[in-house]
Amino acid sequence: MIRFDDVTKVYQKGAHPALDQVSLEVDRGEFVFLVGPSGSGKSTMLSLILAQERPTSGHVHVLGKDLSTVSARRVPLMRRKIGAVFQDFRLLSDKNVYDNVALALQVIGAPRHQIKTEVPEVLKMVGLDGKERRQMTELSGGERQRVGIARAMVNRPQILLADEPTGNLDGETGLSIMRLLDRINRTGTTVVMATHDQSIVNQMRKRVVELKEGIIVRDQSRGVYGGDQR
Ligand SMILES: Nc1ncnc2c1ncn2[C@@H]1O[C@H](COP(=O)(O)OP(=O)(O)OP(=O)(O)O)[C@@H](O)[C@H]1O
Repeated sequence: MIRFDDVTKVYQKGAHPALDQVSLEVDRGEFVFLVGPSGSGKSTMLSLILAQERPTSGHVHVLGKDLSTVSARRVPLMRRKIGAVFQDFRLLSDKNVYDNVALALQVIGAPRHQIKTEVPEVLKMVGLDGKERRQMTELSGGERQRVGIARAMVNRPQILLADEPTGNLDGETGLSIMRLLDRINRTGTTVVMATHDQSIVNQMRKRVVELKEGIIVRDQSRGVYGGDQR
């Protein structure tokens, strides 16, 4: 589903590589936490999967395609198969809940009838039914992140990437978002989540891939946040 073959990413000539010969395979339906200190390369891995960045050397395969063979023109088509959720939500503050989610379908030219059935469905899935007309300013942080997840999932992507999705939320709210991501994973979506949230990683007991200075230093099924707690 996702494969890194000996991937190195150097942003600026002479700089320490953000990723240094990383190889990793993520199978369909897996849930993977990417952990590691700030600057260890977690977001870089997500950007490479989304083809927002290209590797300096090595190959990234997503959904059976070597991204280096996908032309710039075809990258948007590829991205439609991947949902993305961010720490800062990245929602449109002047639009309501419904419109924020509908927009993700409008930009890919989905027909109106599809938008009308799928937006309410995904809002129900994330627990926001009844809040369609609320403005972003009228929502709690947890609710905003649910909108972010609904927007990412409305296309029914096979892969969901999440970069610190609980980073701006308190512990209890973060946990409820985590349960939602877990539920999405159980319905078959492959989830890759970068996080610093120790308690969440320790509670979920999923696969943990730890990065340090651009190198994978641990890859453990049913792992915890810190390697010393094994
Ligand atoms: N666009 C960029 N241009 C130049 N250097 C970058 C860029 N993006 C990341 N880097 C560098 O690459 C390295 C890895 O950064 P990355 O954002 O992938 O780490 P991270 O593990 O996601 O960190 P954090 O937990 O703080 O988000 C860092 O040294 C960072 O400064």
